[in-house]
Amino acid sequence: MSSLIQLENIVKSYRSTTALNGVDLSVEPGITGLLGPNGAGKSTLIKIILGLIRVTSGSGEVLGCRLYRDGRRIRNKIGYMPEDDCYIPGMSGIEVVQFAGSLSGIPPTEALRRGHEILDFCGVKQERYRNIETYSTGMRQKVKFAAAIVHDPEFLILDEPTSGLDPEEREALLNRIKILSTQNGKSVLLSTHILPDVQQICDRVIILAKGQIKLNDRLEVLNQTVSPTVTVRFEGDHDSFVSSLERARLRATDLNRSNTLKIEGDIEDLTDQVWKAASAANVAIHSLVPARNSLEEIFMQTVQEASVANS
Ligand SMILES: Nc1ncnc2c1ncn2[C@@H]1O[C@H](COP(=O)(O)OP(=O)(O)OP(=O)(O)O)[C@@H](O)[C@H]1O
Repeated sequence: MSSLIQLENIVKSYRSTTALNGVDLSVEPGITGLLGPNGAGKSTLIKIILGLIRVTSGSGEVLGCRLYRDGRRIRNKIGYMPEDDCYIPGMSGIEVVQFAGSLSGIPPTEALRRGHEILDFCGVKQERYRNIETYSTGMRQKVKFAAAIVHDPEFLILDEPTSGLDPEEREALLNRIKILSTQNGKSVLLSTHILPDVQQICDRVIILAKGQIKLNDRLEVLNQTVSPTVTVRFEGDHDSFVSSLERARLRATDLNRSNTLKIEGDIEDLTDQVWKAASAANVAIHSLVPARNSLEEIFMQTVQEASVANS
């Protein structure tokens, strides 16, 4: 499968801050989630892909164009929905979307026609004629989304598109993204720190933390359930407990916390067996929590590592 975006050893420094530190990245067709805690470098990466800022070092191609040098061509091929609001005060919703179309070179009448079509798709009704400053957050997000797709780009970059939306609006927006991908063949880079958004619609996931790619894989691979696993915090003799677990054919791994074990076993009644092993070893269990799936685990770990590094 040919990559839509290919970046090699990208470094981006802002004076004393290194925002991206040796990023090698390929983005394949489909919907890709870009996950990362605050300050991970997601916005910097997006600006580099769009050709809005220069890299300190490294090279790459975006949709067959050279990074930065072909910035204008790249931006014509990409629909970008920024995280922050960006509209001209005094305009109505339809004017905002028409204006976005005109900026991409679509003649005004055609931009107006497409604007109406896209706002229908986005569920904006008569409110489209109202001044955008009177809109709710959800309505502004819809118009921002419409403005990003009005020129029918082949690739969409959506920065925190569901932020501030209520559950119903969030569901509707995620559905629209999915439709654009499955029925209209668009590829999407969805930047977010909301894990369930990625789990709901993405084909692939990239995790960025502290300016480095920690993971780039297909979601179905990451979601494959491994053996049933629980995390157990206990009080009592560690070695007796581990021996007792081994006698019950359960695998125990020490986590980097005192008296906490990750316990795996290919059996359905894992929890019962752990309680029995604890009782046999005269150990008291403080907590027994089913393990998260691997994506959640990896994401939590990267967030924790990043927050430890920043504290
Ligand atoms: N123009 C700038 N000048 C100086 N430092 C910057 C600039 N832009 C970003 N940074 C720093 O670079 C690092 C990465 O920032 P970036 O905005 O790319 O992260 P992010 O993952 O998008 O975070 P968030 O989710 O909070 O927006 C941060 O430490 C940030 O403070």
